[in-house]
Amino acid sequence: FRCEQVKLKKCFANTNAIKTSKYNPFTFLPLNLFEQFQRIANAYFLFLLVLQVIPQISSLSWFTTVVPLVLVLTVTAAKDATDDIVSKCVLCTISPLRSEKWMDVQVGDIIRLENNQFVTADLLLLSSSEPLNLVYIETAELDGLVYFFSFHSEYNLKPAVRCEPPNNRLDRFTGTLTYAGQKYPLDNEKILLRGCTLRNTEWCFGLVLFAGPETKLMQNSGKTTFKRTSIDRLMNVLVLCIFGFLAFMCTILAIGNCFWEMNEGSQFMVFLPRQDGNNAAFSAFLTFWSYVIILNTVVPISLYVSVEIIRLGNSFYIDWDRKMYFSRYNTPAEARTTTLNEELGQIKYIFSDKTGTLTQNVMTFNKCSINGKSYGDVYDYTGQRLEITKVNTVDFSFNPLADPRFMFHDHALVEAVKLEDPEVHAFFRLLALCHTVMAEEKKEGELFYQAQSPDEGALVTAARNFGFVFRSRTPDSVSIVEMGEERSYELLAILDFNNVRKRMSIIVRSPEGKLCLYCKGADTIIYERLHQSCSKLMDVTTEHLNEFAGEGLRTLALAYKNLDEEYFNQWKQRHHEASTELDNQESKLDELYEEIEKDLLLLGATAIEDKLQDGVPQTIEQLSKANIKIWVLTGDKQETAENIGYSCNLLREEMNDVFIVSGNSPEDVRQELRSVKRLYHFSLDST
Ligand SMILES: Nc1ncnc2c1ncn2[C@@H]1O[C@H](COP(=O)(O)OP(=O)(O)OP(=O)(O)O)[C@@H](O)[C@H]1O
Ligand SMILES: [Mg+2]
Repeated sequence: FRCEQVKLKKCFANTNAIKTSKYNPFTFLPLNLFEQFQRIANAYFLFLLVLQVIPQISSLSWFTTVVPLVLVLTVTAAKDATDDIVSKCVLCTISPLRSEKWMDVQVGDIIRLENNQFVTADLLLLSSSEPLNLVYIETAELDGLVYFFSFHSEYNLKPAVRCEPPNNRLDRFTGTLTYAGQKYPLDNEKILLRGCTLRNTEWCFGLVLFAGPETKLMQNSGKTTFKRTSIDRLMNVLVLCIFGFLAFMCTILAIGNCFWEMNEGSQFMVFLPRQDGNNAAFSAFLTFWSYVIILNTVVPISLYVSVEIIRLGNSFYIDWDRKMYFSRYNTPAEARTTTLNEELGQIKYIFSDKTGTLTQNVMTFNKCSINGKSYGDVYDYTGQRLEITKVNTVDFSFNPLADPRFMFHDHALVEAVKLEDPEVHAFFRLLALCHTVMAEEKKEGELFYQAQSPDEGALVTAARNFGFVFRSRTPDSVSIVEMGEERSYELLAILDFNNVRKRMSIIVRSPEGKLCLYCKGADTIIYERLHQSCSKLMDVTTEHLNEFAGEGLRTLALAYKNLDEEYFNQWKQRHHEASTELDNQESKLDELYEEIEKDLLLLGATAIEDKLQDGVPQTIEQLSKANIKIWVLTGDKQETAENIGYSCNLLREEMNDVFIVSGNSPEDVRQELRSVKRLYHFSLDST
């Protein structure tokens, strides 16, 4: 790899420095003091201190106030300082083999990253130590999930890059790279975002595209606002009331003093003469301030400190809580802030993801429907469904490449594969070809799959065991072993998955030279794009799909289509033009995809099980007893989602007023909510 400084026009930002901490050593004292004196009590004691230095008023010596005030300020400052020490510094190498602090990295620099290093800017991947320039990254910081992504990149020469302006969309990137007059499309797959960590990859080189506050991660983090808890607010109100009370008492006492001066003051002078005579009003004024000092103990300065200390202790209890310790990943609960603990008890709403949060994210291929026949349930000779646990698992020993951990119980499917049923073969061929899984073969015959989505991993593994083994891929071919025979398919296009399209397709040329498009995706989406000739098969498959979804399984429909060479070449040309375009790239690609993904022929459907995590139903039950409202987000088919809702106690039998809002525009949704409201006479939150 040649390290050359890239001449890139700097349209956006400059250095990678990001301020994640509030203070630095010089600003700490003034800033922190300023913040602390915004608290009423602290400001009050400062004011008191000023009063105490005036000898006419003061009856107490000044240090009676200074000591507690300084104590309070230091304790709080110490706590703030420890909360603030977070930012770390990572070193990386810049061409030509220079070491720099990551905060000095600039747009256009080429960076070398090493395994387990944190990616500190948005990079265009140039090359890596792995075959095909693959990189594995962990994206836990970005989306809270731990999984591996794979990237490939084929550029390793002086490029010029044009790309979209900085934005906060983590799942999208458009740009072009020009080299030697050739334009290459750049997409999300070739970008490493700040916030991920390099894994299983010795090294990689990347070109900095966005740095510092322009990185997608930083564009996503909103302004940090100072959060106040309701106890804070209550304390402020209480302290204000106490002030009112104090002022009231001092006023009464000052008025009393005024009367006393007028009536008795002159006689008192005999006994303790005063130089400036007796001025009742002025004396009352001074008395007022004296009492402000004398009665200072009414204002509980220690209240704030006590609450802070209680919170600190409380956060230790959270960290130490054994019931919140997850031994499998060795993760205890962690209180990231010490100021908001008590709000935990005030939670009203929980927003949760389904896959991987409620469920284990361990997908198993359970059932399928191929050409109108359902596989997966096992029946005895009288037609009774048998308990899966009582049936022998299928023996895959005919296939030396099978994954030994894969289990399946229905022998009929293996029989169908062995009898060379063409639909069954096409079904598994599709599963082996249409995906974005990467294969690793460390030893001959020992395959490991790295899948971005665990569903795909499960499907490819299923195909592998039934004799359609996905073996390896390059940017323009996919090699599979079909029933023992090695075949390489030329990969012509990947029409990638996103959550709007809800489907993915690939276009391949078989070793015999036939062009074919394979598509898998959500059943509703696939059904809209099927050829009329499969309407009968559609009805049967729909029944199977509903059955699968009724058991809470995640379903996908599979379809294919043979393509005409001439049409495809012309389509491919338009596809290339669209993908190197900067504006409207996405909508143009979508149109092209839409055009080619129609008149498909249905093959069947798959059903994948993702079990609930331990204790989920119990937890949800307890939460709903506490009157906490729970929202769960999922992209599953409606029936599957409802079913899982029932199995995790989110929906319960006694809830007979469950209703579905299926509108796609704000107006539709509002309309539907209104009609439901009329029907059930309940009140909707204004949200
Ligand atoms: N790899 C894939 N290939 C084709 N279609 C897919 C793929 N993954 C999901 N789908 C389809 O797209 C739909 C939306 O999936 P998406 O992954 O966006 O949902 P999600 O929000 O991740 O939901 P969940 O958290 O339940 O997985 C799914 O219901 C499924 O039918
Ligand atoms: Mg998903």
